[in-house]
Amino acid sequence: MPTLYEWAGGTDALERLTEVFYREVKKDELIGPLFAHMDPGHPKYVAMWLAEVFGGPARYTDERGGYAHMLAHHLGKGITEPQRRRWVSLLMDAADEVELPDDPEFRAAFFGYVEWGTRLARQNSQPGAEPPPQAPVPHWGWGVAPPYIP
Ligand code: HEM
Repeated sequence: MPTLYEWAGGTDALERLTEVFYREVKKDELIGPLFAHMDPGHPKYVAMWLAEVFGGPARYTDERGGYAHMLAHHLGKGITEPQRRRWVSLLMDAADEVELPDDPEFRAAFFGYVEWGTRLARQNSQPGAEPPPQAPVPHWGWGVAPPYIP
């Protein structure tokens, strides 16, 4: 069974996704301001994170500080539910624009991770939140609906 990373099209596809996504994020009136001082490498770093989560190389852990580094970027940001929703919505638009596979199985697994991850990001970003400072990078798979291979 291919990993979600392979099915998505590997690093090239994920980098195209985050390039297009953050281009739109920066223009967005609701979440753009959160990213006003974004590191220019941000789209690539998030692509590295997604690659690792979806079963690709562990480059975010090896080169970018792993979970603890990702978490640190969300602490204290006070992400609201409308902002989280907008983030999800723009990412799904970007997935269509760059033509990530649109089969039901892939999109269900992809969306499942994004829903889970953004809810955690929102929780962890609230004032006074005390998420675990260290944890493994999650590994997301197909769940209950893998591709049907007769
Ligand atoms: C599945 C959900 C999410 C993932 C996988 C994710 C991933 C990441 C990663 C990996 C970084 C650190 C990049 C680096 O290494 O420099 C980061 C930073 C950041 N994230 Fe998220 N994030 C998610 C959800 C959100 C949401 C919902 C928001 C706000 C609406 C958000 C806002 C930010 C901001 C403002 C930064 C710092 C950007 C900068 O100034 O460089 N994230 N995110």
